[in-house]
Amino acid sequence: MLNIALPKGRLGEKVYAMFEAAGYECPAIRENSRKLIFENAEKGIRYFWVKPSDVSIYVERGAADVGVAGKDILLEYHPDVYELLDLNVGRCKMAVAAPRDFHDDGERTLRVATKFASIAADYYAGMGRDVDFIKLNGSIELAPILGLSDVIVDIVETGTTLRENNLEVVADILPISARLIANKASFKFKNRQLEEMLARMKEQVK
Ligand SMILES: Nc1ncnc2c1ncn2[C@@H]1O[C@H](COP(=O)(O)OP(=O)(O)OP(=O)(O)O)[C@@H](O)[C@H]1O
Ligand SMILES: O=P(O)(O)OC[C@H]1O[C@H](OP(=O)(O)OP(=O)(O)O)[C@H](O)[C@@H]1O
Repeated sequence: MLNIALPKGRLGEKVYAMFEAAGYECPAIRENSRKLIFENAEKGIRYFWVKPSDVSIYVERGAADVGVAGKDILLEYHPDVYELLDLNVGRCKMAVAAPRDFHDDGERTLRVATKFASIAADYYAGMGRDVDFIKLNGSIELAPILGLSDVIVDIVETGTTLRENNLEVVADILPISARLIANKASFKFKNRQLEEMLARMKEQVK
């Protein structure tokens, strides 16, 4: 049995559609329900829905053999997993954004609000700048509007959230997309199944 951790939310449906097209279907998953686990015994697969930022924890600890996580999560938490494939969905970028009228004198301590404290720290590390990181869990765009921070480090996809809150990108940090990841022991002991899954998933990447 292969255990697959799928990210709930905006990535979930796209990612499941790729597994389905690759021959790993489990029709019950498309029924509207609150169930979290779905099995196709004939295909030898079991899916479960996990909070996106938890997928890599399930995979690292072997509760899932494979899963799908955004590159943002992999860079932020550095889970000890194999990154097998860029699925080229969930594309967005990590960027620094600020109010349209923000002027940085380059000298004061810069207050940076973010959900991604480690990515933000890596980005500012080489700049010889005093930075005060403020870790938030959502609605990051509020921080500079309310004077909690000067800038934010956050995900930008369409740019709508920034635009509608009078913010703009001041620097791009990294492109982001969803990655197929695998548990290291599973990759060794279920190698044949995982290599086959990898080959079939590669065919689904557009
Ligand atoms: N507009 C976007 N906002 C956030 N993430 C996006 C966006 N577009 C693509 N992604 C990707 O989708 C992944 C999952 O994002 P989603 O917003 O569904 O989860 P989340 O609510 O941030 O996660 P969690 O609840 O675990 O903190 C992100 O890690 C990122 O790689
Ligand atoms: O460029 P856009 O297409 O507007 O997308 C970017 C927005 O989407 C995400 O927030 P999310 O909806 O996950 O809510 P959150 O505030 O809880 O993080 C992200 O943190 C941005 O706020």
